[in-house]
Amino acid sequence: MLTVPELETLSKEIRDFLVQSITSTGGHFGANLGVVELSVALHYVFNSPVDRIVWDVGHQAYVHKILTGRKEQFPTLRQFHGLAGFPKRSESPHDAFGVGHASTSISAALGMAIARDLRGESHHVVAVIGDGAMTGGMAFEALNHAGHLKKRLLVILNDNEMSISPNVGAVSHYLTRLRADPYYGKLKTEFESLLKRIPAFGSRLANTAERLKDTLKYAMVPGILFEELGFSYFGPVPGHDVGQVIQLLSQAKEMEGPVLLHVVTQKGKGYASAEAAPDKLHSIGGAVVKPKSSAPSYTSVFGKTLVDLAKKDERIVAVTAAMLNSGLNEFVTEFPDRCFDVGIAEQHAATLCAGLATTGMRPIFSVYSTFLQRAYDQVIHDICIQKLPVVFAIDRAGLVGPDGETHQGAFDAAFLRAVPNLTIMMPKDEGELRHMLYTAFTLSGPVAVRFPREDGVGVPLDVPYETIPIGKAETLREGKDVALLALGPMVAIAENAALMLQDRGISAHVVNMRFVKPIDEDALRELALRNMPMITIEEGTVKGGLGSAVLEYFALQKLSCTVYPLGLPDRFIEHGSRPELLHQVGLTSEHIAQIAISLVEQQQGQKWANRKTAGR
Ligand SMILES: Cc1ncc(C[n+]2csc(CCOP(=O)(O)OP(=O)(O)O)c2C)c(N)n1
Ligand SMILES: CC(=O)[C@@H](O)[C@H](O)COP(=O)(O)O
Ligand SMILES: [Mg+2]
Repeated sequence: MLTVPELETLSKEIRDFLVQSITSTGGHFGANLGVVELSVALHYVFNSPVDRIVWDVGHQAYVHKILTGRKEQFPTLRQFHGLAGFPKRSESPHDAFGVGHASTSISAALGMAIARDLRGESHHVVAVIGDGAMTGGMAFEALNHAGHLKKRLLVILNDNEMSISPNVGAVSHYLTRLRADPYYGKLKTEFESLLKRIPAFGSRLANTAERLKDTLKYAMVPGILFEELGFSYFGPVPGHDVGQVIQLLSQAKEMEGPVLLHVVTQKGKGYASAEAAPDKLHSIGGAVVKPKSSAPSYTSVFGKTLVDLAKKDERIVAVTAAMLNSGLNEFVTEFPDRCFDVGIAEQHAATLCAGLATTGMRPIFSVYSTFLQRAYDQVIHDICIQKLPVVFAIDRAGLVGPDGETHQGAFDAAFLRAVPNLTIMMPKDEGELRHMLYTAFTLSGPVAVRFPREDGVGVPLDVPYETIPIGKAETLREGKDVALLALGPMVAIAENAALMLQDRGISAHVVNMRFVKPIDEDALRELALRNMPMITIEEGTVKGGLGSAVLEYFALQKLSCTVYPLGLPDRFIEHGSRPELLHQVGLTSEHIAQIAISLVEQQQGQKWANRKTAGR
């Protein structure tokens, strides 16, 4: 067993390794520097994988990975076929639960604790959740249930006062008060026994004494919120003092029932610029950064456009679930009273927008595609049934790259397309994104504008807004042999494929589909009548997306034509760079050209066969 000074040395070595390694590969920086001592202490006190350690979000699990035999793989972190950026059950038995999205840890850990007790086993289950993730509704649903069941379960609240941006909300303020509290767990026990000694005589006096006890308890017992939910609260403990953390973890380990240990840490600990600006160094690019494009990112064009539109229309308000970084930093500075960071609470964010929209306001929910998955019922039940004019600005639609399967924006087009009353569009470039956002605010119902985690293509942005006709595609290139029906960033790839096909003597027709819903039925009918084989090209799951929409239309219209639906296959796409992943799934100009050639050859073969049969 290492001594505490030896564990301190180990922590220093790990921190140095993290800095050197993450600045080279890129990855989640501040959160990992903040949990070095906590992770060392956890692995010292608990016996993983027999004891289960469940990380929330999992972006802070690098130290856990290092301590469980994966240090050598760190040069491959978040790269194609390399070490995943989040805990993953298939990667190690020490990764008790796969994760990437916030606020799941207490539910998962409670499930494990229930199973342990049903099976008569005795191991420990520990959930480690950040103060940001603790703002999510799921975390409270799980606390509520755990407090009711009284299962032996340890929840560690890793409180660094930060989500990606500074943490928000009433619970966050409550934690601030707790952090300032001088009381520790043992004092609380002493205090409770003191309360028990307050005598109560006669019914009136007894009532008064009870009320007095309650008042004193609320004023003095630390962590009363968690205590009232059925947890024994310990803390706050200074989270970079490995000796103290070990001591409290060891104490908590011996307790029956649910325990919440409040650990105070600093995001970015030990790296000056990460300590000073933890939001900027939440996640960093590596030393091998891709060459800087001269075009702005879609996210930044979204942010600037929104500020511009909001200057002209004071009904516009912006809502984010803890993702100000997704284009809203400028907006919140310009319009602090019209921007609402609700914490990691996508469901609440969506219904909040619905409420705002009922009053004539024009709310926009800025959300990553993957996190919108959390709010599907709210999209349907609260927004679309009531046809409320909420704009969804869906960032990270399509493959995101290094965050991998938990974060790919693979599904939103498909799951949103199933919902009535919703318009869904995606621009071919950052200029069209401006026009689509402008158009979205002119509509009287719900509308989603999707855009990728990419730089734009470099089109001029200083042009007047245009209204995009709803449900109308844009023909970019006339052709007669094969039609390429593309969406979003796939449009440029399709145009490039058309050039390759031209070199092979094939004339490709290229359409910027613009809309997943409503799709341009007139354009489709015309193409079908021209008897051209078609390829639909989208960076989302083929099942349910644009390709499905096109095929459904032809099937229902009884129009017979050849359609090859190209998009993401029916499996989860792991981490890697966007170009590597696009290549892996066949979303490249070369592959599109190959498919087009074989479709054209098939069609010509068919025509030739038909002619022969007719001539016989
Ligand atoms: C459902 C969901 N929404 C948003 C995010 C994006 N996100 C990742 S980490 C993070 C902040 C988490 O804060 P906290 O739990 O306190 O961890 P810290 O980084 O401070 O250690 C957010 C908002 C997410 N992963 N999941
Ligand atoms: C863990 C998490 O959900 C976020 O930190 C996410 O990794 C950010 O992704 P971007 O780098 O695409 O903003
Ligand atoms: Mg935090």
